[in-house]
Amino acid sequence: MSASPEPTRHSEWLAYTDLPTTHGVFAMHIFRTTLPDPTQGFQEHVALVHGQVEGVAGLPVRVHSECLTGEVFGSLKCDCRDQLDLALSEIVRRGAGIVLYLRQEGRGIGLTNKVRAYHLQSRGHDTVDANRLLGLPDDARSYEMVPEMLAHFKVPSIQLMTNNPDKLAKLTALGVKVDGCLPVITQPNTHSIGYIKTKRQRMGHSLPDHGDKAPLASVGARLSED
Ligand SMILES: Nc1nc2c(ncn2[C@@H]2O[C@H](COP(=O)(O)OP(=O)(O)OP(=O)(O)O)[C@@H](O)[C@H]2O)c(=O)[nH]1
Ligand SMILES: [Zn+2]
Repeated sequence: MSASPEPTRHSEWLAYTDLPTTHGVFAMHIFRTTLPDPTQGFQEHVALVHGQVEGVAGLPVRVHSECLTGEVFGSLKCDCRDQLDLALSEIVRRGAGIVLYLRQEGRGIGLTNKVRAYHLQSRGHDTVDANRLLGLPDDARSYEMVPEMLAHFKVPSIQLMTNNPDKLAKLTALGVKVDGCLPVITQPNTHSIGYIKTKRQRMGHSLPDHGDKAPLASVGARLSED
């Protein structure tokens, strides 16, 4: 009788180092995809691990998608950087957890298409319609690398740090055991309020309704009014 074939691996572990950050010390692990993405080639996904995670059930885990504009350039158009900071600091506060930083720029459509979509948004289209006008899906992400990355760290189940029910559904369908969700709510600013409203109204994210006005306490709102 022939042995059953090995399951396809979507990513392979390649390297790690300790990484001191403003939030605390993380171990940074690199996983590279085994097959090239049609538009983005081979991708180097990152796991930022804090504390003892092996065998921990209900571990806080953030599955985060890359956002160059927000996380590197400080763009005020989205909440990605604030969500990343919040996840990292909350994991340190709790003593253990993982951020899986996936190179899924622009909800998986890549940087060039995201910039095209932003250009359309500057002409009045929201984030969903801009993608559709470009002939692209609302959300092109897939998460097949996530169960492999969690298995690498021997994490049996997680508390998923997200407001996005679609992300939860996709991960559960891939066999990730999710014990519950931890919301990752940040303050909108005058530039991000429309995007966040669209996430709530058209993409089903569990987010508070601020109407059309950003809360005055928002850092971004203060910046834009200076
Ligand atoms: N196509 C496109 N992508 C965007 C836009 N704004 C942010 N992004 C990308 O959206 C991704 C983050 O997705 P979000 O919908 O903000 O959040 P999420 O990860 O689905 O949900 P949470 O887990 O609750 O944060 C990142 O890859 C960003 O680069 C936009 O206007 N258009
Ligand atoms: Zn962003």
